[in-house]
Amino acid sequence: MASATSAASSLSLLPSSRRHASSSLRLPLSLRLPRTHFVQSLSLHVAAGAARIVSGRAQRGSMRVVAMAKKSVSDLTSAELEGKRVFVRADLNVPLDENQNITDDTRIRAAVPTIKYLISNGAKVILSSHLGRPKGVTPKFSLSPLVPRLSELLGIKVEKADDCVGPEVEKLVSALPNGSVLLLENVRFYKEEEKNEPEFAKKLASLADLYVNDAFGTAHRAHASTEGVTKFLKPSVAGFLLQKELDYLVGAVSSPKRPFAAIVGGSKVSSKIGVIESLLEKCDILLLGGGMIFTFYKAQGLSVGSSLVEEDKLDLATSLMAKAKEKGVSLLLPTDVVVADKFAADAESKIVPASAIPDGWMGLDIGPDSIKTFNDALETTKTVIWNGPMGVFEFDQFATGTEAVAKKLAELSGKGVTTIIGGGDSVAAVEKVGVANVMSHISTGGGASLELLEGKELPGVNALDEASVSVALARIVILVRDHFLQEEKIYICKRNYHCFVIY
Ligand SMILES: Nc1ncnc2c1ncn2[C@@H]1O[C@H](COP(=O)(O)OP(=O)(O)OP(=O)(O)O)[C@@H](O)[C@H]1O
Ligand SMILES: O=C(O)[C@H](O)COP(=O)(O)O
Repeated sequence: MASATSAASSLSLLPSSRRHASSSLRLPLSLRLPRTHFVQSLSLHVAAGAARIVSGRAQRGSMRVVAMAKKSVSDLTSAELEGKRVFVRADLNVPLDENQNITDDTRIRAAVPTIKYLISNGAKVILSSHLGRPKGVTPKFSLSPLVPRLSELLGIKVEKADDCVGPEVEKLVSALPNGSVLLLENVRFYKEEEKNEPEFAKKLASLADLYVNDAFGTAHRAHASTEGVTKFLKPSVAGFLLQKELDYLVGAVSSPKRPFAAIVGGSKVSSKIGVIESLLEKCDILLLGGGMIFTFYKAQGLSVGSSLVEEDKLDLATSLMAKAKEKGVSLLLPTDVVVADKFAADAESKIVPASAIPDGWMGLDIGPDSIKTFNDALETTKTVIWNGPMGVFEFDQFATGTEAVAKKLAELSGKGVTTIIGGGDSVAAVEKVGVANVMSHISTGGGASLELLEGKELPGVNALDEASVSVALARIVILVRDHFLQEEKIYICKRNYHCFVIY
């Protein structure tokens, strides 16, 4: 926690441009709106051509976020919803077992607040989703198995159509009473969905009066039900889940409470290049784990035994380390690793320094010293984002590092640190440890959250209506205010952590 004194003294360590930004740009008191207002209404969405806001670290010229407030379902009044047919695109792409039982209902639960809000305001909800990647009509990808759980969570009987367009569906829609829900069949049973064919989008849109996109997990796809329909339905607005995902993954990351740490793991550096490069522009501390660390070790001339290495990414690893140095980001690599004699759950294992991986052994987890150093570094933070496991957590004996991170983030969440988890495997690890409910935000999007963190635009978001100028301005004022309040509190912790020789 930064005391006033430590904040003041550490401010002197800041580059002059940042000191200037911190001390001379103060918002008038009249613009200091309550934080609760910020939390409730801030919805920042990456959108081309929108207002540019200098965010995060003011000294970084390139560190600008293009942000725009999108119209939200909460901007619609009862009068605008009562009796209206609302096309809701959700991402109900949940895992099913061989008996068609739902094995994880997170995405269904996440879709509930928007649907409840709409039905409680008298709307008729036409609910659409994909499931899997079917090629044509495929019974095992039907949305029928979702109906009982949806009905249970919503507290009403959800009707189900056998198709998603056509006369039978139109008949069902016209019979809907106010406050009801009709679930359409898997929209990907039509190839036109993924091709975003305008005629198909028009058919979907013809079922409804207005559009709500709550499918964050599919917002990186420009499909007929996520992007095409917006050309035919007005208004087209964001649902609560989509809004929350954007608030955390764009809002909290582009204007974080600092110090801001990013933890990136997973198997390969090649699949996380975009995320690492983007986070290097924003974070104060970057912790790396998982299979990718061995490419970094090798790039520094260390022996890595038979660990996973991407030989063609050695130069990239070197340039990422150089970039971290140039940006003043503390890049921490594990100092010790758990090595195994084979890639198997029952492998023989031992802990060795990262600089002494024996020939024939492969690193499958981070070691206890690294866990301690990572925990100490995380202790200083106010915002943490985590993507990718620290080791092969599918094997119990190599799950310790990943579980330690999950537990540490749970502990920090309890102390008011903003903790954001993205990526299927890290979310699975958090759930395995049983701490998912204490994190600030668990993303329902795999590919979508990665693309957002890489700074890419999401077509499903771009297509939505923009918030009115007054709402957008209020949100921008609050963001700027929040940014400068954070800048005032910045203190440098990262110089205290040199977990591994990077500089
Ligand atoms: N040291 C290691 N060697 C080999 N594989 C590893 C190592 N550490 C982690 N992994 C593997 O990395 C995989 C997860 O990587 P990935 O990049 O896909 O993570 P993610 O982004 O959280 O998940 P998703 O891709 O599902 O969103 C896991 O299967 C894990 O076993
Ligand atoms: O599970 C997901 O990531 C989303 O539902 C998107 O699915 P897709 O990768 O098949 O488009």
